[in-house]
Amino acid sequence: MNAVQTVEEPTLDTLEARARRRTGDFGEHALIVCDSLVRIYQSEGVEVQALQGLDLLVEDGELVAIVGASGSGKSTLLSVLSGLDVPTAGKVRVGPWDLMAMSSRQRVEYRRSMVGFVWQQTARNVVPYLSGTENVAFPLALAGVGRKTRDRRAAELLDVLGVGYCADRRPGQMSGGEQQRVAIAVALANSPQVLFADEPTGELDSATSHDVLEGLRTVNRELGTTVVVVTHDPGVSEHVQRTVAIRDGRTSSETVRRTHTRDDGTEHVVAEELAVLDRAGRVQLPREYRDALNLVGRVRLALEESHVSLWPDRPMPARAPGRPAGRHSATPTGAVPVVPAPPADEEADR
Ligand SMILES: Nc1ncnc2c1ncn2[C@@H]1O[C@H](COP(=O)(O)OP(=O)(O)OP(=O)(O)O)[C@@H](O)[C@H]1O
Repeated sequence: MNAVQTVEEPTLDTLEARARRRTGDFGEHALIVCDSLVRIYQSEGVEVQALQGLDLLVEDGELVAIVGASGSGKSTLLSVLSGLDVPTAGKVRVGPWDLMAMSSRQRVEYRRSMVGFVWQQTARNVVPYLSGTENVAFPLALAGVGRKTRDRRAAELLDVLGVGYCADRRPGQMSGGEQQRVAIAVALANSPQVLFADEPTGELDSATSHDVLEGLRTVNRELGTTVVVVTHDPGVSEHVQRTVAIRDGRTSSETVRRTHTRDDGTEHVVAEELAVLDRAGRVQLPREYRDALNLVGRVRLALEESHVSLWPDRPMPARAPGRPAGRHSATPTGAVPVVPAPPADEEADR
């Protein structure tokens, strides 16, 4: 005898609960997605972990700066995003392009149509024996664009970057800053959706750097190009909406600039640095915090009403101020609290 199976229709409540549970892919709406990126270099038998599970999302139309100490992994990240290097593990997508799964032909197409580059060394960006106009027109000619259109687009781009007067000059007749602004125009010739700039102000003084960073801001604002700029330049955060700091191959903090309107209607910009919680729940503590409290190895965590506290793992006197509080005190593994909660009156004093 066949067993009769009854298939129940899901109720509206079940369907709603199921829809709420569906979370989607990490960064599915972002233009650039780096998901747990790892890049390990092997050099003379020694392993260097340049990227150690880096997460980064960039939205379409954003202007983002990547900063970090020398050796933190900035250039490695940019090499991966620009399609020059392939990560060891993780996921990386730019627009519709899955950078882990591209053939070499697709890689060439990606670099030609989706992204533009500006490098630190001006000689890598512009051809010394071509004029400003000819430099910008060159990638257009390679793409088969007609003469008239090439010249018009070159003139427009040089104007947008404030270097229209360099149209007939060769790079040797331009300043370093002018060369870099022409380089931005060259990188934008084929209308890429994303512009990557690696230390574009590295060889410039601060006044000229300002002009180049303003050039990036202008193309972001006026042409809608998404811009990711890697830099050591401490002044960069004035020019961008978001500054992402990388430490030891991971994103560690972000500085976000927001415009606030005062009661009298005037506007002011507030920049706030926030730590980044990665997808595994990890936060990097700044070195100065670790040094100040001699935080090494194990630490105690406590979940408070509105925040999480962190203490060194040292025996604490019974009435020491600032010890882990509250009923939620726990080790990072969620084990039983080591230190009992202080009395309520002591808690109120803190
Ligand atoms: N081709 C390579 N072979 C071996 N190790 C490498 C290679 N490229 C980079 N590294 C190492 O990877 C780490 C990250 O380097 P990366 O160049 O990405 O850092 P960075 O933040 O761009 O530094 P800088 O600001 O000095 O350019 C460093 O320890 C570096 O020595």
